[in-house]
Amino acid sequence: MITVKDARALLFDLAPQMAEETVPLVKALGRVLAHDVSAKRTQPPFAASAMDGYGLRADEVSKGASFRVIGEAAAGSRFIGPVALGQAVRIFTGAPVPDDVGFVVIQEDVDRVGDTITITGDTGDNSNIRPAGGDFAEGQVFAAPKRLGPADIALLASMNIAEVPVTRQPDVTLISTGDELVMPGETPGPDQIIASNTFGLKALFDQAGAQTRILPIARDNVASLKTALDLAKGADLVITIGGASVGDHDLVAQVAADLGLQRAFYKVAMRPGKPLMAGTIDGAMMIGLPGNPVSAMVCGILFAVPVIQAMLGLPAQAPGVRQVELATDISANGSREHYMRAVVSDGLLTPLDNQDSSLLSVLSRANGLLIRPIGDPARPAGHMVDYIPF
Ligand SMILES: Nc1nc2c(c(=O)[nH]1)N[C@H]1C(S)=C(S)[C@@H](COP(=O)(O)OP(=O)(O)OC[C@H]3O[C@@H](n4cnc5c(N)ncnc54)[C@H](O)[C@@H]3O)O[C@H]1N2
Ligand code: MOO
Repeated sequence: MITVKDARALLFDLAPQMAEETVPLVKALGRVLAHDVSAKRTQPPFAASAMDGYGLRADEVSKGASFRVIGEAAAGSRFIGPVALGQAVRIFTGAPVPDDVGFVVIQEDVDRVGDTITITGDTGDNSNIRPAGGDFAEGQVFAAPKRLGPADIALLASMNIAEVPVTRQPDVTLISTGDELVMPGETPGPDQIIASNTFGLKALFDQAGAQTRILPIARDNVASLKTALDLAKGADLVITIGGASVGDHDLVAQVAADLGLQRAFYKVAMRPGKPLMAGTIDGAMMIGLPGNPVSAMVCGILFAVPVIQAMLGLPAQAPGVRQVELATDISANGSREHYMRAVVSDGLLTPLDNQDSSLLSVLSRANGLLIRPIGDPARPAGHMVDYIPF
């Protein structure tokens, strides 16, 4: 058995890098920027008014002073001409500020009669003028890699980058295995259950940026597993679920080996998720997840999601860990790293009572995984521990 850390390092070595493609801005949300891009323009491209009011020469601003309004500057149409002493320009938010204007007095601080204005309020020190390039200058670099969120999309649009270079989304193909499984919505026989892992994992992987396909359930026989692995050809990452342990019907390792699996490792010193396997098959990366639903999801969080992120060009790294105080005493851990389903609330972590790896209701209630290192002694309430939030 290898450690979680070593298993993850081996998985990163197997992970293929996705090629680059170009998508329009409206399709770029959640995609990973493939290479640096630079602003095609300066924003704002001119000094712009931040308020609706009157533009004046800066040294003339004082309460009680009067000015003659000689023209108007609006967003999209500038005022052309000089602004002399004693003159003002009606100006609106977003309008280019004329060269001679150094201050915009907001209209609330002004009385206007005909074409004459008088400053009635305390104008303060803020000139209400946004300098040219105050947001960014032409050529400013937007650095890759980065998963693009709504604010990034707005910034790229403002930089006039209409087409965005992103990494291709990996095709992740999921194969559930087991005679006992039927799809959600079907009517199970008396000895059957619903295949849940495929759906939880698809949600997890799609959220991480993959395009996840669910293949028909493979049955616990060699022919069916071979057919499923055949159907998975062309995927960037093939993930099997179940059939990974030592039972007579656990055939994934044997069938994959028959089909040429180059195995990188089998079995990890962790709980849940011990019978995890990985390698390459037909040029594609393959991960064999254990069938117990919580084991499959925990392995998805700890291994498959970081692999998908690395495939997308993001840094190859473990899920983020935070520190929190234990709410209760916990007993000593054994010889496998334990990822305990836990609830973190008000700065305190409580491990959930039943840690059986079949309990999706417990996983669904949890909002984090408490990490117990190998051989960690008993810990009292108040001790600081590491956990992975989700
Ligand atoms: N003698 C031993 N038995 C077991 C060991 C062991 O070391 N020695 N390891 C246990 C551990 S730990 C795990 S985890 C499981 C993993 O077993 P498999 O990967 O072979 O999974 P299956 O036997 O196919 O299924 C286990 C369990 O999960 C259910 N399952 C499977 N696929 C799905 C799915 N897609 N959706 C929902 N539920 C699924 C399946 O019905 C079983 O109940 O082995 C232990 N045994
Ligand atoms: O380690 Mo298994 O993955 O506990 O249930």
